[in-house]
Amino acid sequence: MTAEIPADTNIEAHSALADLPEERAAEVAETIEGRDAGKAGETLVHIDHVTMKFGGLVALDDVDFTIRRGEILGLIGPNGAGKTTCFNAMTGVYRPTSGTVIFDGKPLTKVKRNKITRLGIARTFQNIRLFPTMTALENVVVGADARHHTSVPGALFRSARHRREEREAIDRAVALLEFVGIGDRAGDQARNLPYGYQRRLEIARAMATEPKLLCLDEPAAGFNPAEKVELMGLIKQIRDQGYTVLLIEHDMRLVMGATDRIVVLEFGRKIAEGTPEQIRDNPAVIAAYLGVPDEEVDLDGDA
Ligand SMILES: Nc1ncnc2c1ncn2[C@@H]1O[C@H](COP(=O)(O)OP(=O)(O)OP(=O)(O)O)[C@@H](O)[C@H]1O
Repeated sequence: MTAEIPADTNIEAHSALADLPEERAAEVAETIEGRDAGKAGETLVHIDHVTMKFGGLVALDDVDFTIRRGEILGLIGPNGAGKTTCFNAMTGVYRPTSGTVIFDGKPLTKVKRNKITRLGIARTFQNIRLFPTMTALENVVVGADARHHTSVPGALFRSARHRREEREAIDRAVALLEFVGIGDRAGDQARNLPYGYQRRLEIARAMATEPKLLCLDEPAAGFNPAEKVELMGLIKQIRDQGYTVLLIEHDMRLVMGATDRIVVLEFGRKIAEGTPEQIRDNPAVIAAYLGVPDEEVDLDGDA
């Protein structure tokens, strides 16, 4: 299926902003602007020599790399290489056996899972996890709620602060739905949306938490080639709005075309790190993928 994507696909940053009237597009862009806009290049995450063991199995072996603010970092590797484990260590699901994840200057090791969102890390899942009977808008507002500061009594008595936060959350949610291109379906129940819209809704919901780091776990799974290219264009546009993106994606051509840098894992070890061009020509990476029965793994793009 993915072989239909041309090897030299140049994925342009694209979002639905271009389809909105100019004035509204400017409003939407301002409303959704990431908290790290203007800080591009600084270190946001340091995976500091992280080892993760499950019994005798070493899923991550002294893995060390950084994610810089304002970049799209691709995390790739053959099946079982440790990508999801790395992702989970970074989102508080797993605590490393040794080593530390430093996020925004602070170690994550002692942070409880439910505090991760407040710190500024959001994620989407391989299997879509939406609230199916809530509307698209409600799903995104729930995401924004994760950052609210109103106390329970404040919410009960609908304090001025609570009302303002609610208003802002709705405005932001509407803007996010427009940004990802599903503004016209805001009132539909999530379960009634087409699959591709549900994937975009998941991204909008994650963005509603105002994350510094947006972790996308195979966001294009189940898409046809044209939809994949379009989604990668949206991810580039998300970066351009001031977000940092960590992307796990199996489709090599998409990863090559959509990311700024790539980290390659194999058997739990980091075997390469660099720009897509450097990774494409890296002998260790080519060797890691040799014999993998997957048409997507076409580093030269001439299969
Ligand atoms: N909770 C767990 N308990 C035991 N072993 C695990 C656990 N999670 C992952 N593993 C093992 O750790 C290794 C790395 O798995 P991981 O899911 O991180 O790889 P991956 O690169 O994400 O693979 P895939 O591309 O297939 O999703 C595998 O051998 C896997 O079986």
